[in-house]
Amino acid sequence: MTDALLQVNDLVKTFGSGDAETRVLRGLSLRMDKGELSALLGPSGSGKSTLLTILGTLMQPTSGGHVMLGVDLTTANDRALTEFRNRHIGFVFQFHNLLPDFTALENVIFPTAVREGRETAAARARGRDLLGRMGLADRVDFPSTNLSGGQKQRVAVARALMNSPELVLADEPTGNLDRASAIQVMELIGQINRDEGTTFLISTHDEKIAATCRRQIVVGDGVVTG
Ligand SMILES: Nc1ncnc2c1ncn2[C@@H]1O[C@H](COP(=O)(O)OP(=O)(O)OP(=O)(O)O)[C@@H](O)[C@H]1O
Repeated sequence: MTDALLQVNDLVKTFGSGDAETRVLRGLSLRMDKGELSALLGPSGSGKSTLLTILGTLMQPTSGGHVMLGVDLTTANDRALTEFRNRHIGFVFQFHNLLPDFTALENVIFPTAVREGRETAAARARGRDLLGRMGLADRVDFPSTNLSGGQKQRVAVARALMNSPELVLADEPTGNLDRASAIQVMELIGQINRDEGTTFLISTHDEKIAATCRRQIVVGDGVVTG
């Protein structure tokens, strides 16, 4: 039997109150095992981003909760959550959020350098290695503004992997890319998943992109429907 990476139990998330209340997650439960490569599908507004934000410990649910790597993240305090997030979770968003005046390598190592208070040779080596694995060995010292959309998104994936997180949460990482770049990003994610055993949960509207993942998790009416 494979090990559980995370277990989500009866997650409820409500925004607003009274007439303006929106009940987005309505008792969602989900288990993910270590090493999964999963797509998260569902209609617009079904709560995919909300779920990713809660799993990333960036927002608390209204009720229910989740346990990751044996840690109950519902009851943890802010400081413990920040530490947990930094160590175990990586994020990729639809818009890469790269710093335009920084090179590809500087963008990849910047969050780690800020956290550690310095830029170490080990961090630079890890950053270079990851950019190489993203097919960007010849773009390491390019300012990020000079990179194509697909290249920028591959830098963002490398940045998310910098601390060797067990889980990477990606919110429509290919939503802004042409088909060829989207497929390339997914192939590289697949390679990292195989080589490092990193677990990925990737939201997408694109069935073809979802089909490149081993598992498809479908959200509808605030619960997992498939
Ligand atoms: N901070 C918030 N305050 C109020 N409502 C919110 C908030 N965040 C999300 N919502 C609402 O929750 C619902 C789910 O939003 P969410 O972004 O999670 O959906 P999604 O499945 O990711 O959608 P899409 O595929 O369009 O990105 C939407 O109706 C949205 O308007």
